[in-house]
Amino acid sequence: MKTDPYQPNQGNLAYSVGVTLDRFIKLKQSDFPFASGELSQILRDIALASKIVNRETNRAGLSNIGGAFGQTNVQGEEQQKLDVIANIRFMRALSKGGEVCAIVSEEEDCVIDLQNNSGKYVVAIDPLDGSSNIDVNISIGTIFSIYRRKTPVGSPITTEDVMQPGNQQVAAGYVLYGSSTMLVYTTGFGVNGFTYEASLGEFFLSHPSIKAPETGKIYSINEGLELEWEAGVKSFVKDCKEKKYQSRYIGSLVADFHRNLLKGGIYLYPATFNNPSGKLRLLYEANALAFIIEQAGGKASDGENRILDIQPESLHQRTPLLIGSKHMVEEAEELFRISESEINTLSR
Ligand SMILES: O=P(O)(O)OC[C@H]1O[C@](O)(COP(=O)(O)O)[C@@H](O)[C@@H]1O
Ligand SMILES: [Mg+2]
Ligand SMILES: [Mg+2]
Repeated sequence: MKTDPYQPNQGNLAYSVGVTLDRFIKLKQSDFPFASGELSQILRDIALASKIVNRETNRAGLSNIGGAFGQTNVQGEEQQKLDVIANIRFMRALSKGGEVCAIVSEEEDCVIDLQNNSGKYVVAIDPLDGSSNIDVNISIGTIFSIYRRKTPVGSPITTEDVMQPGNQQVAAGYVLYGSSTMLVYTTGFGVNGFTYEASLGEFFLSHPSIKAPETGKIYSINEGLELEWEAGVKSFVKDCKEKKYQSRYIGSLVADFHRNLLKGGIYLYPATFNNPSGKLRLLYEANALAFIIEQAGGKASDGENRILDIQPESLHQRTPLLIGSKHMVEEAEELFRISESEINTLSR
């Protein structure tokens, strides 16, 4: 019998390339004996909203949706029009179905309580990631995390429902609006990638069971911040240069993450003297990508702690992020530790 390289589990229809996202979600629902279809519906809603955002992104240069919106978000960042449009599109899609009771968004100061106490799920979302690249036609993305609420259905949502550590995620993913548009997600049973076929309006399975290479030769970090780096970061980047690794930095987290996930590599946005918590947000950037990289065999930490075990304390809290191939993240953590202890020894 001829083996099909793209069908790792012979006979498992779900994994055959070309299966639509819709069908894949339906087939994979059997992973959850008590599934009632609500999580599947949220994934479909996110896919639908991402198709609309994809359309807006593709024609951003033609219509007047490029450029700044003229307001700043809670982080003091200037919002781009597409940040706001994407936020509206995902809010609408997630509030329509009735499965979601609360949303945390980068573009919203507070938790959006959908006043839908029958909703079982909480969604945290970065509607448009890589905003600084929107107007210059460089890949951008969307990042999402899905949690089951902690308080009983029917009761009002509380902080407990929203401030859950990443290890409580039931699903997470991202959409990459690049040379092709892809949706990559996990529900805790591996990572799968789907490519959008705009003429058919469908996502098709193109990257089944993604595994991150255990090591790689790519490092991604904003070297413009070198003067603000701690000793450990400096020694890690020096080590990468001595090993003649390739420096690749797009400035869109989703795009840098996706490349390193497929090719092997590490993305670092460490603490700096001016930003001791780094730049990236725990609830709607780091947690989702950490769930995916771990499901693909990689690793994610803040230099010391596993990202997924960090207990959130505020909605828009930031965290240093080291994420990618397992061995590369471990090497970076080791160098951070050594530098830290050397500094402590010297300061005694
Ligand atoms: O310009 P910097 O400091 O390198 O930061 C780039 C990082 O900031 C981000 O743009 C932050 O995300 P948003 O665009 O969603 O605010 C990441 O996508 C990217 O990796
Ligand atoms: Mg972002
Ligand atoms: Mg954003």
